[in-house]
Amino acid sequence: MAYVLTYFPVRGRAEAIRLMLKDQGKDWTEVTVTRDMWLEGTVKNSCLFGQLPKFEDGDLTLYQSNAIRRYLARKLGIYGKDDKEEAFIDMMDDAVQDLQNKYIKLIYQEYDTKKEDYFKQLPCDLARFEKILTCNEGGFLVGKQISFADYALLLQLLNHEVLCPSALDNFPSLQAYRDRLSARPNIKAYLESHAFKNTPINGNGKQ
Ligand SMILES: N[C@@H](CCC(=O)N[C@@H](CS(=O)(=O)O)C(=O)NCC(=O)O)C(=O)O
Repeated sequence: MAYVLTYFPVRGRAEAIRLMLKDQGKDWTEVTVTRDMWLEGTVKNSCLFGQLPKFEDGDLTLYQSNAIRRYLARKLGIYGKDDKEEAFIDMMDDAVQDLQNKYIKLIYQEYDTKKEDYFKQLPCDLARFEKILTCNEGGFLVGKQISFADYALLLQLLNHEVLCPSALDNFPSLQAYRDRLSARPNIKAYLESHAFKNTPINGNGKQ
């Protein structure tokens, strides 16, 4: 196993990959691309879609963070126990990506103009995950085992609590979910690590 993750020195779209690997006890080599390296153009031009993250597993090279996460989920056995759970996990992950994309738009395009509007809408979005987690006694988004979608949701919860510290105040199931996943030994160690604590959430310094 020679995993290599190439990305910028931020959480961004790569953090759900890092968290999954850490929780699953897998190591990887992190190749960090600085802003100057990126603007020089050689690395960007070498990327299939001109963007990062890039993930390598031996002679396999993947781009697209969601494809990378699904590839690893299949390899690590965290993609549900059958076709039905797999489909539900895909559905949940797509919903988490919807939330992440709204967050990214706010951070990079609307931080100074639409933050209040975002805060008004956020409880509506979080309430949907609150209901899902309240109804699923397994303790995860789907079934009784963690899946790649759970790492993505946990990160969204953590990132949104930085943006809006009271974000989860009215959502006990989300708070319990956040605490339960964050207490998993490998995740706990990672969240307390220098690497996690000192990596900016986003590339523009806003959070
Ligand atoms: N759909 C892609 C989007 C990747 C993407 O937008 N990457 C950004 C960085 S980030 O949004 O993930 O932080 C990038 O490479 N930006 C540099 C560029 O587009 O030149 C994915 O999920 O991997």
